[in-house]
Amino acid sequence: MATSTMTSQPVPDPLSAPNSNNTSLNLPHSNSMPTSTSTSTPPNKTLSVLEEVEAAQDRLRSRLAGALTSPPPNIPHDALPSVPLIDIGPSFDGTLESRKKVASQIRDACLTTGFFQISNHGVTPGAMASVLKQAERFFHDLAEPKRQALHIKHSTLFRGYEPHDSTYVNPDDQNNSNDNNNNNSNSSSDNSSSSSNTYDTAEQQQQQQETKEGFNWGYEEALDPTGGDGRYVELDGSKPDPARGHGNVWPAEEDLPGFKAAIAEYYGQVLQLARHLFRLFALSLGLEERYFDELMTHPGGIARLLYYAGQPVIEDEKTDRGMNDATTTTNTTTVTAKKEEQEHTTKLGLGAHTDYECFTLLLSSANPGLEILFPPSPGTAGNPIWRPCPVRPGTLTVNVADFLMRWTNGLYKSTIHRVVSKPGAGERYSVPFFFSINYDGEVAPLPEWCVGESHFRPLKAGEYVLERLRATQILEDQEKEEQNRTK
Ligand SMILES: O=C(O)CCC(=O)C(=O)O
Ligand SMILES: [Fe+2]
Repeated sequence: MATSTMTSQPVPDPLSAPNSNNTSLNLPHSNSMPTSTSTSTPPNKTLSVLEEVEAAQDRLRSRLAGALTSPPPNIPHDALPSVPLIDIGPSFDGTLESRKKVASQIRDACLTTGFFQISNHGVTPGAMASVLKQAERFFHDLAEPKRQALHIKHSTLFRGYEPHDSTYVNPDDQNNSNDNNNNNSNSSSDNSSSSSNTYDTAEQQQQQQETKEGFNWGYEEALDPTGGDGRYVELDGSKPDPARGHGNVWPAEEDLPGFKAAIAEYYGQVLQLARHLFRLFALSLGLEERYFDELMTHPGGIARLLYYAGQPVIEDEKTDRGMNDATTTTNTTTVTAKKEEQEHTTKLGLGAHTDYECFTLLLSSANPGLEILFPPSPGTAGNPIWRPCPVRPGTLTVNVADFLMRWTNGLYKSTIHRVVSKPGAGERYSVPFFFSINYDGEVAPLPEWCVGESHFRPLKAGEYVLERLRATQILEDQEKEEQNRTK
């Protein structure tokens, strides 16, 4: 789930230690498996979860520094980083060899982009179409008071309806984009999104709110096609208890007939896919295929429906885009003014963040908006760069999240991403599913030959995710206070 930025003193970041960046690991290439590794860096296992959370926020901030929002001039498109497409169909054919081949492609993606898309994944087109339809119904057809009755504030576990005014854009992303656009004001007409607003007044500050609206739910044995093992616990290790604000909340059946059934169908399929993928992840790390199995018998799996409102078209935009391409006949002043207007009208749907759990499986509607912050590469003159995530109908997008990055000692990359809505963008719906191992699973370090000597102390998955979610809430409260002060 999305993070915001905490204001805190930097704390030592275990993931910035030399071997976490994959440089000293002598990593294998496709079709080969990990070799042994050693590190001269003493492991830093002393950080509390809270300190780790702060380190993660600092890391986010420093990774945003200097990010480009459009490619440097004269860079061919194929020199820019992109999201690989992996056909995982062969991983279902019953042979270990086929699964290993797919696993090795997953490994390559996790070591580099941290993002990949999968085709032939087995989630049915009907279930995907239907869950996206439910998103549309929830945000458009369910009466506002009925949505408000499901407000996330009534839940101790972040379940229910999240209106657009309940979360805020990461301010580092804003500032960063601003600097960057100045640096690149003459660059190519590929007008990658920009969130280049700075807000000096309370009124402008209002615009920092993310445009997204959400509806969140989590794992229930009734949603698990295996029926679970009867030992599911919540993030804090307790048993689900509606009296304590635990558990899922749903619209009444008569208000949205079929809503819960469609969600359950999609959730069940995607949960089973996540278990399958996690076995492939085990293989990708050179571990025995069933290595993680006992940690996913009652897994944490928060999911949500997201809605990003469309943005109005700016008049004459089409004409100006044409002019932009035909540079010889361009009235530069008009085009620049229009470009700025577009940039200022681009809304951040969801600010720059990394996800918290092991990995995320994302389904989205056809309208683009997701952007990925690719790490520096030769094609980007050594700067990180925001690039749109391709829209490939029928695929699901997978990204490594922070818990898995931590577990793999920084080997697998949890990549920053955000959602933007440009002028003329239609509505976007998406359904992220955040896959975590059992929240009460004690996570011992992975073998040293696999990821090096761990920089992290063992902890429970729920403990980590809960602290990350709470940090977002703390920040939101702080920002609300700040807004009230400036009003
Ligand atoms: O809506 C999207 O495309 C991305 C959502 C996302 O990144 C998140 O919910 O963490
Ligand atoms: Fe995300």
